[in-house]
Amino acid sequence: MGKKKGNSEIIWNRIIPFLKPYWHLELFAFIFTVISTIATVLSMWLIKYLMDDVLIAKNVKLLFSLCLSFAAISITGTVAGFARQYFFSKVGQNVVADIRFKLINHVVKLPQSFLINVKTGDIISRCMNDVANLQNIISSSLIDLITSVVTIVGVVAWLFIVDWRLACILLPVVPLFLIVLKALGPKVGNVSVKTQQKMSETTSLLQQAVSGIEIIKNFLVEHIFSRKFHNKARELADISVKQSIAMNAMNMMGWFVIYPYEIVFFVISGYWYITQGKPTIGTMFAFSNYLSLLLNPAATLMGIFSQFSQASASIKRIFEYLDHEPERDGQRELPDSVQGYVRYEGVYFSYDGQKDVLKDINLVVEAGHMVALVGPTGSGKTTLTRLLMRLYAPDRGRITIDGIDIAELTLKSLRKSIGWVPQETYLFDASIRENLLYARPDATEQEIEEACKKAQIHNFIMSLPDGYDTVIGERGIKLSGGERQRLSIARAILKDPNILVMDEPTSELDALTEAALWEAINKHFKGRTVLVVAHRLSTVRSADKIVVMEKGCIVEEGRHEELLERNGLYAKLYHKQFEKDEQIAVM
Ligand SMILES: Nc1ncnc2c1ncn2[C@@H]1O[C@H](COP(=O)(O)OP(=O)(O)OP(=O)(O)O)[C@@H](O)[C@H]1O
Repeated sequence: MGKKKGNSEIIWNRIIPFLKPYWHLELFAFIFTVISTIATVLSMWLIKYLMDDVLIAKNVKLLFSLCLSFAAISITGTVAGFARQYFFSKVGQNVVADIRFKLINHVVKLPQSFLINVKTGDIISRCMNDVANLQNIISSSLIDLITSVVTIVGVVAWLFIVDWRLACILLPVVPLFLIVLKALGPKVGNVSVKTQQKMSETTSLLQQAVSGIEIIKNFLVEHIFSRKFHNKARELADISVKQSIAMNAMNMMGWFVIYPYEIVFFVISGYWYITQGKPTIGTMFAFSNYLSLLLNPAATLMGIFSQFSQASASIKRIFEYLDHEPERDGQRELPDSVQGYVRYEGVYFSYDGQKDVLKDINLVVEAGHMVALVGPTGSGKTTLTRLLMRLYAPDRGRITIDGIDIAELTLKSLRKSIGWVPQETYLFDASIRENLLYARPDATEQEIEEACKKAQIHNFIMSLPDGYDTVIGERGIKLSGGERQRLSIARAILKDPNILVMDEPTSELDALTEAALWEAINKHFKGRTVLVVAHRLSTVRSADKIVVMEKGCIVEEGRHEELLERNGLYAKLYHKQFEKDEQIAVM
């Protein structure tokens, strides 16, 4: 087993690459930190002169010069402190923006097989809460850390210069500090990890409750969610209290180390003054002030290390995603002139690595043909189409387009060539126009309208007060299921791909609109490859080939008439539906 890395090591290894681009800002921040520290050390040393050379010697002239020096040093220190703050904040904000951008950018490139196993709320929590934790660490704790280290180093060096004997009394405080840090740091870290987990579970629950609010209301289960929220909020509160206790305990232990030193210092220096007349009273007072100047950064360091424990938990969570391999991309470009000859060769696939959802799929879709996938629910039709878009990769076998294995293709060129109308329409909370433009950002107004006319949705859009500028709510909630489906088809028409994949594209439309829409689809995509999943078999009677699936296997394929003649599963499904349709018509 490798050596377990400490919190600070984890933080620095991960964060330093992000800090590198801003080295010039950090240099400025460091220079101003040094200036402000020197100003503080010098202003305190003036106390020695005030006591020994002004007060005890009753020298008024020197009093005024000392006051002027004090004012000049203080102003320099304050301005330098302000500049230091400015540069550190700039670094912090830039680094956090970079990390957040990288994380969000990476998450969208993660393979579907990874994403289906993580909760949306967890992703949101990592991108927002965990990155915000990091922001605290970089923006404020980093300033404190560097300031504290520079102050400690500066003060200790100065103490050695002015009185090495007194300085030696203070030195053992450093190893004692380290012992406390090492003992308590991991404990605080563990509690911090648990707090972050609870936070993400709560976000996840909230996210689910908001997106499923209609179902929750319909089933009258508000109380169940309310109870779950209550429990989660309690758990979060409990663990947060534990975290706060652990962090305070760590700070307190620091003070336990530090306070005795004040006593030790006064006893020893007082004894030397009485017996040897040295150090001078001014030096003793100045040293006593330096001691408190040392105590503050030392205590701050304690606090910072407990914050580091929390930040390292967040960093681990952020980098758990960043370290996950993105979707594998190929090298070859699928030409724009793709013919659309699609072939599945001995394809096996399973979502969980155990149960095969697709078994030995061998399927040819001739270029320019329309092929319909039909079969009982759960037989693997949607999965078959997902593999073509490389949302998932086959476990065995391969899929080719125009003879090229799609695993070799760049995802961009592959997905550019394929239009997709999914089973569940996803629309963004934006205007209708913006939603359509996702399919082709450079489409003209005329092209947009043309696509919508073909998708039988133009008249409806024009009847809305804001027309194409109507904002349709999250997931298109302000539209009916059929309207959403037609917009989804309009998007596919606008994209104008060489290969079109549709998953029950018209399931929510009335028979008349459905017939008109199919006519438009057939006309627009004539000569292009179309793969359509259909439950309503009447819509795919004219398909060039109908592929019947059952339990992950292709059990029949042929044209409508051939399959009816064969009197197998397709015929059974078709007659069943036909009877149902007739019954509905009679009613
Ligand atoms: N993301 C997923 N993770 C795990 N299993 C899945 C996932 N999606 C689908 N499945 C399972 O894979 C099998 C095939 O599902 P698929 O959606 O391909 O069937 P389908 O024929 O399209 O069904 P339907 O006609 O109901 O849409 C089902 O048993 C389903 O439970």
